[in-house]
Amino acid sequence: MKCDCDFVIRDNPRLFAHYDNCRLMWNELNPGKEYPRNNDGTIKLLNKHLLELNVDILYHLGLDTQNYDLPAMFGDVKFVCMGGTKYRMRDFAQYIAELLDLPEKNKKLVNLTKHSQRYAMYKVGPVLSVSHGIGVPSMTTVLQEVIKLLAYAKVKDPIIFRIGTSGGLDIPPGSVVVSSFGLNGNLGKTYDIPVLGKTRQLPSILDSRVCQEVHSLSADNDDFNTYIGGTMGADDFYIGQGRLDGPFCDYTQADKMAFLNTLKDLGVRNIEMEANAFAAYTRAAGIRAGIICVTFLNRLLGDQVTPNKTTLNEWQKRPMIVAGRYIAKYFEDIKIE
Ligand SMILES: O=P(O)(O)O[C@H]1O[C@H](CO)[C@@H](O)[C@H]1O
Ligand SMILES: O=c1cc[nH]c(=O)[nH]1
Repeated sequence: MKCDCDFVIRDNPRLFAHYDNCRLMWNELNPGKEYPRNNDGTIKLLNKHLLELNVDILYHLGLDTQNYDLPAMFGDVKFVCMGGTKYRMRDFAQYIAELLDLPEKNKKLVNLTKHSQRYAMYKVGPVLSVSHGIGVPSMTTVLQEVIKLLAYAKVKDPIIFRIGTSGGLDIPPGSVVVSSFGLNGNLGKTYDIPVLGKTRQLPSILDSRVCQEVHSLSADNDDFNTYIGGTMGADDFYIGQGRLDGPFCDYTQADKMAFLNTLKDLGVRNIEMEANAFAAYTRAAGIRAGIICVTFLNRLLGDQVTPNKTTLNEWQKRPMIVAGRYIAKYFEDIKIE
């Protein structure tokens, strides 16, 4: 499909010649639905009720539109990276500050959400690093406030990554998976959310171009393999992921294996707890997004996470390295243009 959206010209023409959230593809996939972006690439919040607010309080971020100059604080953001823990996201911010040689590399990083005490958010140059906790409700709560923050700050054409951990399917532990789609626990490529007593199904589609570009940056001398594949976002770590080692379990090992093999046949490479909702909400906001997770175990061989802390900490850095490469390349290419 030929893309005629403005972003082709405005964004990096070499690396990002076309992407799935362009206006043309949006219109095709969402007939009659307003495109959630303005012509200058800023985010259009499709909620007219917000116009009635004198001040919008981003409660979990500890920020608001009255007491903070959000465009001054965040207007230069290009990438948002999210992941489960506060420590990982602080380490990631530090890593990016060093990788991009930013002034923040020599400063103590400040948690910008400290007033709310729920999450952690660090800003290093054009990169925001935000923790989202475990599971869909925790992740979507902060993601929605981040989307509003990006809109209020007038950020143009942002890209959001989730960098996380997961259980792999038939790939060696320590591998990295770049998600091509999100799958829910009922094997549908949607995030299903009850709204006013009725379940809505939001498509869990990720930007295929971001996915392929991230994957293309895997290096021959990496000591891990990087795969592309679907990612199941389960609503639970134990029975929700077909484990046999939770406090409840009324199915057999054979049932579990049949389920995991079905996932494999559907092209799923890993299981975590946010992918389908993350894909659905970034998609609904018209924001390009990608998910990059390391696998801590091969679920076809077991359920317990057995590597020691040092190994797990080392492996957790792999999605940071992969996302960091993409971010660094983006800014290198911008300089050359
Ligand atoms: O490592 P994070 O990013 O938290 O991701 C994975 O780890 C948590 C479960 O241990 C879930 O949130 C799952 O999605
Ligand atoms: O198996 C795993 C490992 C990490 N995180 C998950 O959600 N599942």
